[in-house]
Amino acid sequence: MIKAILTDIEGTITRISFVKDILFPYAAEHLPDFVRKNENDSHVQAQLDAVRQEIAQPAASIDTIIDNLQSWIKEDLKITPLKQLQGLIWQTGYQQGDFTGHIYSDAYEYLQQQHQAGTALYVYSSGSVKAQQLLFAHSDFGDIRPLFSGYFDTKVGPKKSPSSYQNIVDQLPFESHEILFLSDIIEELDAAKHAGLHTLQLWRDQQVQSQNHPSIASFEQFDSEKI
Ligand SMILES: CSCCC(=O)C(=O)COP(=O)(O)O
Ligand SMILES: [Mg+2]
Repeated sequence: MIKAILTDIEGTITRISFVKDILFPYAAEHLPDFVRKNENDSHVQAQLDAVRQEIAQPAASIDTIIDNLQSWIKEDLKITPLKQLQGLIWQTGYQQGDFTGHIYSDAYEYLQQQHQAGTALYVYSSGSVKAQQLLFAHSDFGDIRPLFSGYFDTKVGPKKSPSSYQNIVDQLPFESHEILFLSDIIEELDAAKHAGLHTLQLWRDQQVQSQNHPSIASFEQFDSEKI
């Protein structure tokens, strides 16, 4: 019996184009100024040092760091210090009302129903926990954070590695076979299944439909019997 749901964000409950066409360009535009203005802030400093470590250049200048971060944004690389910095930059955009967090209406209804039915809801996204909470706090449906019991990002490991899902299960009061993982990406579903979780693919937009996991095009098609 499913007692908890662990959901991806982009492509699953949020439109891919909101992330690619709004969030990523906003971060790319504001990143140089943000990094230069905040390089002495301890949290930002820790991310800049993590970039230096990632590129194996312990003395890399701010300009070199910015160049690397910008090319990681272009390539959509899920590198933890980039994702942490993006979350900090998006905060201003949400607070100024430049955009609201997109949530598919069928996803909102599904999450609400599951929450009301007593299923514990958790999030696992490559976006930082801060970015996840900002999107939910400023969502198209208002502040939906009360629906969720916990948040995980790439600090537990990459989303295509089974060990990341094991790390999450170790932190939850549920067994892996009691958890349903939702994602649009087949490799993420494979990794979660390998760790013993149930899986369900959302194949909206341009995603490839899985042959090895149950799949639905919208939560309106959700059928617990088919999990
Ligand atoms: C949490 S909002 C920003 C989404 C993001 O930065 C990202 O990389 C999306 O990754 P996901 O694991 O949600 O597909
Ligand atoms: Mg996704």
